[in-house]
Amino acid sequence: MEKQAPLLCSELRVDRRLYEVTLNSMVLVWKDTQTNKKHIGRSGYAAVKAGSHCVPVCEIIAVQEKEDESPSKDNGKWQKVPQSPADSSQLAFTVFYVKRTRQHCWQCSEVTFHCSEHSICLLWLQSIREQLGLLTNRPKSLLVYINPYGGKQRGKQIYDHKVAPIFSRASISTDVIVTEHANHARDHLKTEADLKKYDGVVCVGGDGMFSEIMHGLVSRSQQDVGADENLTEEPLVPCKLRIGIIPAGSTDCICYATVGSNDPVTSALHIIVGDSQPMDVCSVHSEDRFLRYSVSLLGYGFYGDVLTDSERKRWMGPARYDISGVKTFLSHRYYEGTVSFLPAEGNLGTPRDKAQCRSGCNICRHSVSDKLLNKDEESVSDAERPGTWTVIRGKFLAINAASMSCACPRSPKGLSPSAHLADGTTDLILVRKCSRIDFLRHLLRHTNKSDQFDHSFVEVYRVKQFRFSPRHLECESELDLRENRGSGKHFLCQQRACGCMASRSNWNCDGEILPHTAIQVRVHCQLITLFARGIEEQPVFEDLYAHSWLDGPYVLSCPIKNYSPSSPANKKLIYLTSLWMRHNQFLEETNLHLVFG
Ligand SMILES: CCCCCCCCCCCCC/C=C/[C@@H](O)[C@H](CO)NC(=O)CCCCCCCCCCCCCCC
Ligand SMILES: Nc1ncnc2c1ncn2[C@@H]1O[C@H](COP(=O)(O)OP(=O)(O)OP(=O)(O)O)[C@@H](O)[C@H]1O
Ligand SMILES: [Ca+2]
Repeated sequence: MEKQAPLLCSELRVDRRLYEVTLNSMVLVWKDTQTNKKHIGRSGYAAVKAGSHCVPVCEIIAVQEKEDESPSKDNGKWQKVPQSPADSSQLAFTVFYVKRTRQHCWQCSEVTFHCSEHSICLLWLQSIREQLGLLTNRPKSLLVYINPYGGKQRGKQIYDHKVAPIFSRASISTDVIVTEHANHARDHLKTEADLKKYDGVVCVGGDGMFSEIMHGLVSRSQQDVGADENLTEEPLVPCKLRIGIIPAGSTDCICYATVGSNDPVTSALHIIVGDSQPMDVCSVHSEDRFLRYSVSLLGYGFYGDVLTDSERKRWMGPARYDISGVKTFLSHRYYEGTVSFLPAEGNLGTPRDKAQCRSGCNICRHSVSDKLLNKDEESVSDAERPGTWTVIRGKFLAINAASMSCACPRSPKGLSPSAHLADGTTDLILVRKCSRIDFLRHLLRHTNKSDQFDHSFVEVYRVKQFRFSPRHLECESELDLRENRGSGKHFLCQQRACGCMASRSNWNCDGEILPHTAIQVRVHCQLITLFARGIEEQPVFEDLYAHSWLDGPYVLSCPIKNYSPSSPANKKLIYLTSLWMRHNQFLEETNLHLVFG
């Protein structure tokens, strides 16, 4: 395989040291000319000594001319060198790039290169800009909605101070709308916004604000093709515009589960580099009328009650969920009803396997190809669809459907740690009536490493569709039948006249209360796309990652029989494999070989 030919190579100064700086179509590398020597470590893997830096071109945010600064002869300190009027030319340029910090957070870092001649400086600026111009997935124009009242009411401040400056550095133009009331953003997107002008829509707020944007865009996309959202069997049309989330809410679960953090700068950088993460969307219907879409949690019982109670405490901000959580836990209510579901078939894993959805996830990649192969599958009616419905009747503390992990700061691994972002399924978790102490054990496991599904009273299924019918409605219809048979008297279950103790909860649909309890839910595989890339594997061997783009070939081999995910060599292999899955043509072009077995 051919080595990447450098487009440009010069000796340039960074601070006081001389570096060999190289640019090719993939990376910008600067190596300290005095210390850098490649060596082979004891493990046999190539490594690079300190003093070498490598930034993939796709992670360069911008490049800018800079007035040269040199050490003053008088005091040795660095200061601006006054330019003569005849020579106002610049001798330095600054590259702004993504730097990974702790816990999946990204920062915008910068490095200034000093050149000996103005022409060299211009050549570098022009070459880097040319390479950036080839990255067609980057947005140039964005429509931004800010909820000034989400979370701790800091949305506007976060956008103005942390996000707007880096968007402007990356030359992204924005139209910003600060919302004036709930559903302002949804209705604007649905009916008014001139979407042709934009490459994406950004929401600054929490999950509720994201939900508004998603509803606006999905409904608009269906209107554009004349699709009727009320028809449960109607295949939905995917949205063309990507959505970016700048987290400024109370839970921020969608951002956390797709990026790995709830840091606004990290999210802004994922938008700038033009990342794409497809996502499943559930449609929720009741009696053949469309109610809402959901991407994270659909929860009846415990999470429905927490939300209902917390809505009355909005003034408390994010703490409302903890107060209502404790209150709901103590009330220990259970609900009767019937859950029916269509289990997912094929190689989609199970909710209890340990294969978590990560950047470049194989299961999600295959789901998209399956979707393309079975283009007509979504238009097949329930009756014709292969697979049989499973019916479970019982008393439940909670019925939860997690279309993604629902990881958030409260529960870093989420409600269903192995749920996938874009596999066309949702994980249906049934928590049957149990003692308070058992339920507490189950809840606690959401915050530690223990398996929250490993309880006799918890069942979990990976499904494509499900339905729920609460007992109180079943009683009503039974009574209706009896009434129609001649008693002439209409009993309502809530009045306990039928002798059943059924009570009703509400559905929590991504943080919104649904008006109906009997619902039908269907997952639409990869209906929307976010400016995100999924949670990245931790880059344990960044030096190798950095070096492998330019030098090589490298052969990594892993005896599959000794495979253990925790061994350092295998962590490296897993990381590189995930990179390969994401950028496979990159690695083909460079000289990195992965050998298994
Ligand atoms: C003992 C500690 C147990 C902690 C258990 C924590 C489990 C947390 C699981 C969080 C799952 C979030 C799923 C995301 C849902 C979002 O679409 C939605 C909109 O933002 N958020 C909520 O509905 C907001 C839902 C917020 C739910 C908070 C629940 C807090 C439960 C506290 C129970 C305490 C029992 C203490 C007994 C003494
Ligand atoms: N200007 C506004 N005034 C009042 N409500 C608004 C406004 N703009 C948006 N909203 C509504 O505020 C609700 C909550 O917003 P958001 O999701 O941003 O914060 P949150 O509820 O604190 O966070 P989370 O959803 O992550 O728990 C949303 O459902 C949204 O419809
Ligand atoms: Ca899913």
